[in-house]
Amino acid sequence: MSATYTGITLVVLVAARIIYQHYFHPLAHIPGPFWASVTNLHRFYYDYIRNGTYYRQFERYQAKYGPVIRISPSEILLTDPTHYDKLYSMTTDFYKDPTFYRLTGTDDALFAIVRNEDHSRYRALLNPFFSRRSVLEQGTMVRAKVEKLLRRIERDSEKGVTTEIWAGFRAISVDVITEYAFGTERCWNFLEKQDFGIWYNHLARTVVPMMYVFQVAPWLQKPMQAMPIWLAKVLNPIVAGMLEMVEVTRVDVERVMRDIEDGVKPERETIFHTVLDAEKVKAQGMQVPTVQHMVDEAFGFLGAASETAGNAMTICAFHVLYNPEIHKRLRAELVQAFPDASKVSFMALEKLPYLTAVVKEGLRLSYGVLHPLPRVTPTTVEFNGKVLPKGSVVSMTSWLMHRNPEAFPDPEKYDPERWLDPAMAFYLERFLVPFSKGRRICIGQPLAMCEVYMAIGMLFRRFDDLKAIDVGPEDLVYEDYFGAFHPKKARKFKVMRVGQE
Ligand code: HEM
Repeated sequence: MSATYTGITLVVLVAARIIYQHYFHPLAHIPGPFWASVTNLHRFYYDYIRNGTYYRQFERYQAKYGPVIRISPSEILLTDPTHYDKLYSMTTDFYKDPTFYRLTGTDDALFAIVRNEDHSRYRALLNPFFSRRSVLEQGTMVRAKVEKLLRRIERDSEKGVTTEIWAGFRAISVDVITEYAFGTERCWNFLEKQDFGIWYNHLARTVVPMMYVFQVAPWLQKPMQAMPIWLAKVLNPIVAGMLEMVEVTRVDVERVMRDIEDGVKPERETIFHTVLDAEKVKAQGMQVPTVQHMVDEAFGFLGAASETAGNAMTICAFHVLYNPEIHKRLRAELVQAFPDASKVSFMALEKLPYLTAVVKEGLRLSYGVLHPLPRVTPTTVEFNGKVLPKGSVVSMTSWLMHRNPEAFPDPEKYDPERWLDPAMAFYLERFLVPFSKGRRICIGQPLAMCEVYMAIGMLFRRFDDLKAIDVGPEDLVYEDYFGAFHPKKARKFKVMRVGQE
């Protein structure tokens, strides 16, 4: 009898919840799919069960529901590009949605700080470390990493084997960020590994989807992250993988902190030396960070830097090789600009109009972070005639910005031509948001741009006989786990010099 009552009570409670969410919730007036309005399980279905494909529903939703869409019980997706500068500007009062960013498990990291005031203080400390000027000083380091990949392609092609260039590009981004941020002696040197250290990519794509599990079952997050590694290994290899990743990083951070305590002067200051400089930190009115904070930070930087830059290089290089006319034109520009291939430099590459168009179009189709970036509204706001109460969560996505048909007709087409007319390029820039914009714009943008220009410029200046082997555009679609990953079963982007076939 009591089981029956419990059952009935549960059904009534669930029904009441559904009715409330759909008809009486403060966002009930915003159109969107029925199930999205009543439960997070709707997005979980696409995000987790259907392998990170929620973003692929957005164009359909936009056509059906208009520019303001309720994509989960508490989140509104905006599709009108004119709103981008309201959410993501330097002066905006919109702030990162804590419910979402805490799912990353790196609460103290720059990436996840919620309050704009706290973020501005901390970011001011880090900005000089990642400034364009600092990046230019590290141009030789980036060149050396790219050079390693080019030599590897040469060696592989001489042996008649293909090079997994998609993994090589990721190795560039991991080696660059670990050396840039943690110091020369702590570079992970993935470019020297036969498999380009691809375990990191595998681990990341196994671990990050856990965010979506935590989104529907937040009570799981703390116990899972606090679990000892031995127990995690027994219970769940995915969680064990995540914890191992944190431990690897902790060992690195502790080593640097010991060096600082022992007064060991590094060849070059690391991000930890910057953030642990007690005087500077206190001048910003902040506390000197703890080991855990530094681990979060390192973890955040690695995560933010690796797949994003790897994807950008992959998409650019693939499309150049896939389009012989583009390849020919790019190569001609590079040969003319650098008669001596060893003289390629970032500053000179940036000035080349066709390469710049190739890079911009690559950034457009690599999307950066295509997951909607959620922000909380600081006051009551109105978008396209829909009023949202203070404290609502709104988001926009590069997926829709970069495919806006008014700006980019035939948006799937890789077409550097779009960017060649300066006036047109100026107009298109406002839709191009791979790094987001405003106060939370990617701090690594100058470093990432240096990597992409150097990798693409050096690759196509060096080789005129490179070919993509057994891969097509259908293999380079994305699964969105807040980082974008190519499907596990897709063919991988490999190259070989055809002169050597
Ligand atoms: C092509 C490569 C890259 C792309 C497309 C990219 C994209 C982005 C985007 C869209 C954001 C905003 C995320 C949000 O609002 O939630 C972001 C933030 C961030 N990125 Fe990148 N990123 C790239 C490379 C890098 C690199 C190389 C680093 C390392 C230095 C980095 C570190 C960060 C950090 C720390 C943040 C948080 C900034 C803040 O909140 O102040 N990213 N990135």
